[in-house]
Amino acid sequence: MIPSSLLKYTRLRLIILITSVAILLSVLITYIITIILADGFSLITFSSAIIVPLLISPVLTWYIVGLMLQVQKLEQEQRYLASYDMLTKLHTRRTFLELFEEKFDACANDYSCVSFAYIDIDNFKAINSEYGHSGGDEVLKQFGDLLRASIRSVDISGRIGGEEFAIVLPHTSGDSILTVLERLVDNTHASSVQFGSANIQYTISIGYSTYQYGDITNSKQLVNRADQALLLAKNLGKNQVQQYRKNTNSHTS
Ligand SMILES: Nc1nc2c(ncn2[C@@H]2O[C@H](COP(=O)(O)OP(=O)(O)OP(=O)(O)O)[C@@H](O)[C@H]2O)c(=O)[nH]1
Repeated sequence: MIPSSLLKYTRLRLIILITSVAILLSVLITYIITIILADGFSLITFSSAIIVPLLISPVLTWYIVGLMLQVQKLEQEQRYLASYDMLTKLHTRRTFLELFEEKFDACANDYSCVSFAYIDIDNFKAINSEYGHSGGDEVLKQFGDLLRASIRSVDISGRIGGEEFAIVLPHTSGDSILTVLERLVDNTHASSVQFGSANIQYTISIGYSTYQYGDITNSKQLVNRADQALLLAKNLGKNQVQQYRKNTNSHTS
């Protein structure tokens, strides 16, 4: 197999390189054979040692490199499919959580803060019932676009489950995180999704928690706190942001 780093070269370069090597080897092997057989190294033998690889090698190299490029493309597509949700183009749950772990560790190591927010589309079952599954899918897709447009390049976003999303905002806490999340809630409320002749209006609820150095010992605690805050936002009437607070009963109704 040709190493994948070699595929960086153009096909033409590879063909020239491999054909030259094939000709050299062919001449060398033919020469050794003629010595062993005590046969003369005639002009015809020498010519055929050059012509045969010259005819075969370019075609074979072209074909093999083509196959390898196809395999490489398929591998890239598979990696993309495993990392990104096809509907929303956001990270899948698994990739998102892996990236979150990395960010959390980095922030813990440099004594900075990181916020984790759970986002859930409100009354999504009712949206599906009224507009059908494809109407619901259109809402998910357009919310994915809105979410991506609302965060910075250093933030991470993902689709965690059906109508559940999450974002990680490094070095963000206090008023700044609240401003970002409240703006997202307001923009979602103000937006609508065009689906056929219908204009679908929907809202979201957000629960978040911020890690400050020494506050908690692992990333799962931060996720659990955001989850509790989301439950609180749902129980307090949806279409709002709630921050995790100690001793806050998430079952308030
Ligand atoms: N269209 C569509 N629906 C989905 C998808 N994944 C999950 N769902 C639906 O999303 C709905 C989620 O409903 P619930 O978890 O009960 O939540 P809800 O109706 O949003 O209620 P609240 O969370 O309390 O506001 C279920 O009916 C699922 O079938 C998807 O990919 N596309």
